[in-house]
Amino acid sequence: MTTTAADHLLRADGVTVRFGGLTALDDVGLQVAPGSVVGLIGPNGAGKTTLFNVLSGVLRPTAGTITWKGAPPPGRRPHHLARAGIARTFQGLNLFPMMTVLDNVVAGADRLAAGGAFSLISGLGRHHRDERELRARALAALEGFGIAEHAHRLPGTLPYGLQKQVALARACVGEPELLLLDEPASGLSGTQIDALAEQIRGFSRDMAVVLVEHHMDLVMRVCDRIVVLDFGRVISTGTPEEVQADPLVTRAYLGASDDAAPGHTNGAPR
Ligand SMILES: Nc1ncnc2c1ncn2[C@@H]1O[C@H](COP(=O)(O)OP(=O)(O)OP(=O)(O)O)[C@@H](O)[C@H]1O
Repeated sequence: MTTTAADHLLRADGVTVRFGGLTALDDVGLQVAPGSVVGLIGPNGAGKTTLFNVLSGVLRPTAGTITWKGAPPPGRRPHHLARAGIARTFQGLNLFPMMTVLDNVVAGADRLAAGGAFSLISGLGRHHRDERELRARALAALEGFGIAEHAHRLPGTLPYGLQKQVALARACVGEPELLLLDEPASGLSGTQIDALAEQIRGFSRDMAVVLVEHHMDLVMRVCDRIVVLDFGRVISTGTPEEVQADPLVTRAYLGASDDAAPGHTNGAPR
């Protein structure tokens, strides 16, 4: 089957990023189809975070293009991307510590608010109907994640696993078409990772997901396609089975520690 630009929500073509004399990404291409889960893996220093930062608009590539639904992204600031339907989570959670769980999630609903969610939270430019609707949506999102009972607590008073759920609820409440997840399994227990795998597969009913993750078992369970980076280049792309069978991938991980390799729970493909 031939594919067209319209088949992909997000495309990266020829993306190169240089930091001084270091080439962190070299001519990288990637496509994300609607409703698919795409994993970005590779040994330490391979360029995963750099690519994630380019895709999420944090970093402008030295060369190459990103297209969103066949056109240039509508802006590079996070709120431009959020309004276009691209949401992300952060390795460090990035929750607002002095705002309640509910207000944190309302902040994620920005693209649904006429005046912006911050105007609602701050009371500046407040629209009562918007406020009611957004709070109801945020509460529904918290219910969907099973954490509504914590709506009025500060995030820092919750266990880490629940804080991660708040961050996910904040990313999902704006009903994005693409969710970028930065190491969502880090710091979680095995049981929590099992639950996360179910959630990610559930997300893909409504949105595409791009996942940077060291936890190989999770990547292999949830991804439709995997892009493997090594020294800034794409060395393999395919289904989890294809990537695990690719000798280039095995070789790339040979220099990595055992538990960083994809056949291992926390590392490289088998
Ligand atoms: N801001 C920066 N300035 C200079 N070099 C950088 C910068 N960010 C990343 N690098 C370098 O670019 C390369 C790719 O780094 P990146 O963090 O993207 O890799 P990674 O695959 O995410 O690694 P890890 O799995 O260890 O997080 C590395 O050599 C890193 O040292």
